[in-house]
This record gives sequence, C-alpha cells and structure tokens, in this order.
Amino acid sequence: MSNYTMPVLVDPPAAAPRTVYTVASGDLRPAANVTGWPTQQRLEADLADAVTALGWRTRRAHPVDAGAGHGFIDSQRAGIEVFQGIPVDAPLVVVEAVWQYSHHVLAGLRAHRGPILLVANWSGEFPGLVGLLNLAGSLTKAGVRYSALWSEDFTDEWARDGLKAWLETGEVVHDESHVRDLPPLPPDPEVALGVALARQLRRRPAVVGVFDEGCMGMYNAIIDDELLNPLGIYKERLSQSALVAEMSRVSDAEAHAVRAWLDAAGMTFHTGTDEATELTDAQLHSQFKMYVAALRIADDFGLDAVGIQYQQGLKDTVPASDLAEGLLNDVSRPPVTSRDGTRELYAGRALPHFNEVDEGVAVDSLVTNRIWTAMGMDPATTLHDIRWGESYGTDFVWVFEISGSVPASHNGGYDRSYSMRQPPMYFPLGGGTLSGVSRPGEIVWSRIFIMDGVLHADLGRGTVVELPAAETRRRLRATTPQWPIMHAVLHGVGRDQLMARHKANHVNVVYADDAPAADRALRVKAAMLDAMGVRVHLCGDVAL
Ligand SMILES: C[C@H](O)[C@@H](O)[C@@H](O)C(=O)CO
Repeated sequence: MSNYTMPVLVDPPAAAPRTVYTVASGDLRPAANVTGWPTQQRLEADLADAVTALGWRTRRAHPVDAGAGHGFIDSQRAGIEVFQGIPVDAPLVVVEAVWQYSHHVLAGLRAHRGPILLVANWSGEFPGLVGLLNLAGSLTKAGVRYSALWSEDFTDEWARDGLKAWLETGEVVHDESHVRDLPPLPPDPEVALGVALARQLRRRPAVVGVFDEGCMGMYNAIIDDELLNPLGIYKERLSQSALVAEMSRVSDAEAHAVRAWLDAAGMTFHTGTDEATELTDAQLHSQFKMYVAALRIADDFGLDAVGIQYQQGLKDTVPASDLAEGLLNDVSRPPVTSRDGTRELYAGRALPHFNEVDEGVAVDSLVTNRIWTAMGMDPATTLHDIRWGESYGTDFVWVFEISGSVPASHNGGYDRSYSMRQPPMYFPLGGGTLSGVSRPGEIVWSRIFIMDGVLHADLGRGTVVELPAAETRRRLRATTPQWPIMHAVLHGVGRDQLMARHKANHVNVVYADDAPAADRALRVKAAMLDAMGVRVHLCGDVAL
C-alpha cells in the first residue's frame, strides 16, 4: 500500500439496447452556434424520426445549454467531457447542420469502439455539409473508421436504406467506382514537364509561410513535416501577430494606392457606414495594409506560398484577411514595393495563398502555380468549400463557395468582381470579400489529403457553367450571398460519389485555356505529384 493518491477511473456506462447516441459538434464562435441552432434541431428531429421508424431510438449524449442558446459541443474540452458519458461500443451519430470544428470530437471519436456515422442535411443554408466533409477528412487522417450519410430530411429512400444498413451492419457502403489509381504514364512532353518540376522542387525546396497553424479544428489540413519535407516543401512558421505588427508599418498612402488601383480596375465595393453590419472604407483600408504587409513578410522569408488562418485571434484584431488573399492569388494585382521602395515584390506573379492555412491546398496551389506558369496559362488558383448543389437541367451543378475570396481572374476580371461585408456572425470586425460569379470555362479540380499515413491526391476535370442570373441569385440566397460562387459540373462524378470519396471540406480549382489544355495540364499535374511521391487517383472522366 502506498500513500499515493491514485486517480479514480470512472467506467463509461453500458449501452442501452437498440439505442443510437448522437452528438453535435459546433463552432467556437457563439454567434455561429446560436444562429445555426434552429436548423440543427430540425435535422436532429428528422434523423430521430428516421431512426425510430426503423425500430431504434436516439439518445442525445449531451444537453442543450439554454443559457448559451444552443446544444453544440463548442470546445475540445467540452467534447472530451461529453464522451465520458457515451458507451464506447454504442452506435454513435455525429449530426451536423453547421460548420463544425473537428477537434471538438476527435478525442472521443478516436477512442470510440462502436460504429460511427456522420450525417448532414442536404442544404446550403449553413455549411453543414462542409462540416461533415471536414470531419470525414480528419477521421480519415486519424485512421478512424466511419460511415457518412446526407439527406434533405431523411425521408428519402436512399437515406433510409443507408441508415438501415448502418444500423444492421455498422457501415454504409457507397459507390466509389469513379476513382481509379493513376496508371503508368507514357513518356511525352507533359510527363517530362511534370517530372522535371518535381525534381526541381526536391533539388531546391520551396518554403510555404504558415501564419498560425491549424485553423478551426481542421485536423485534416495539417500536414506533418515528415510527410511534407520529402516532397521538397518546408514550412516557415509565422505568427499572425507579426502580420499585425507589419500592417502598422504600412503607410496610409500605400493603402490608398491599392484602393486607387482597384478602383481604376473597375472593382465594386459595397460600402456603408455601420461598422457592425456594413463594409466601411476604414475596414478596406486595414485590409489593403494587410495585403502589403503579407507581401513584405513573404519577401523577407523567401516564401513560395502563404497561408493566413484568420479565424482564431486575428478575427478579433483586424478585419478579414480574405480580400488580401484573393489579391495575392492573381497575377494581375496592385503593385507593392519593398519597404525602401526600391523593388517591386513578386512583380508580375501570383503569390499562391492557401485560405484557412489548409496545407493540402498549400501543396496543391504551389504545384499548380508552377505547372500553369510553365505551360503559359493563368496560374490563378483557389480553394472552394464544397458547399451544396442541385440539378439544373440534366446536370448536377455544385455550389462551390469559398468563405471570402477568389482571384479576380476567376470572375473574369476586377470589373466583374465586387466586395461585400463579411457576415457578422463569423466576422465581428467585418472586412470585404473578393467576390463574383466564376466565369464559364474548363477546370482541373483536385484535393491532396492524408490517408493511411501517406499523402494522396484526387484529380478530376470539370466545367464551370453559366446559369441564368435568377438561378445564380437563388443559389446565393440559399447559401451565403456575400461569398464567391462557382457553378461547377464535374465530369463523370455523381453527387453522392464526390460526397463519399472526398476527404476534405475544400476542393482546389484552376482554369485552363480550353478542354484539350485542361487535359494536358491534368496529365502534367498527375506526373508531377506522382514523381513527388504522392499517390495519385483519377476521379471520373479523365482523358489521359
Ligand atoms: C467562416 C466560416 O466558418 C467558414 O470559414 C467555414 O464555413 C469554412 O469555410 C470551412 O471551410
């Protein structure tokens, strides 16, 4: 017998028969949780009805916090405590109608032994589908088995059948026949270019600047150095506070010059005077200082790409980073000089920016920038959230919608781009977007992700279509009207196939000059990623 104070371990309760436990992971920002709560309640009720109809019942594993005004798990600690009370072998559903931080539930899901199902409502109102996809990518990286389902209200046969299968077998098997491994590529000029660019990267590594790693619980978007460095890519870890310090050194005249350049280029700023709800000139002025500051820091560290996470910390300090991010991603952008005014920084070049410091996007945008530049095409690339979608005519048209900015060339230029105040629910200090409707054209889409401890890439082709203005407005109103939208039709990939396979909330897109050029560029990209050691998969109709 010792005098040591031994910890008292409390065993989790035993599972109740034919009972499905549910949890709801939420945002960190109270305003987002409160705003999304009624929709979440509806989804939970729809799911409960479907489960009950199959002879089971649901039990919410954590209470609603009446004081807070919602029932979401809103921190990692809260999630750990909730899982103390969940039987480890019970069937567990993570129910998501909103954007959620995956790390809130990661610890619990890693330790859970029963079957796990992720569900979201097929709706664009809040980014619930985006939240589901992030959790799917995060669990894939963590090596945790899960299934996933999505439905408008869980009354349709497809969702009911999926739910039944999960209750009976512990898994839902989706059709992923659209995915195939990259076959050996015949030697040709595209393959030669891809291999040469991969060798160049390994010989002279690139540096990507990361302003505060790990955004909004996106565990999937953190790529360890051990996986990244062998590609020839190294991280420069930077602090967002250094960005704010550098912003304070940018003169008012320099910020005015950025605004004057954009005004002359024809960009529209929807401004007002109420700081709490409208975009103001003062917010824009701060954003232009951020744009200049980011380029100066990038120059100091010799960066090849940069990511600003913004959402934590910086959102309470300065207006949104999005406008700066969209500008950086375009070859055509307001000129910025070194502090002494003697050198134009990154003259005539885009500095790829990976929104929300998504490091899968960092690798992708760097690779894309090099290939598209070598092929003489516009290298402007961006990520989008896979937000939602609906059929239009005979096509399924996705709403790809990033939470703030695209390069203006995607909208067809600055004169077709506009800036709106970021929604107060997520962005208390405002700031403008770089928005627009992505122009019609041929794209290559992609995602780099971690699975089984190694890097993988999914590549596919798509077409951005033009929809009637009324349909675009309807889609914007059904989602977040302030954000940039792309009407994307993916070649040979169905709605449920993409949802089942995609291991991230984000998808990368880049335009090519025409369809044959897009096919060629995809071949270069496949060859380059393959030569870098990434496992490449082709999705849907891809002409190799
Ligand atoms: C502001 C919001 O939280 C967004 O950042 C979120 O919905 C995402 O974009 C996730 O990718």
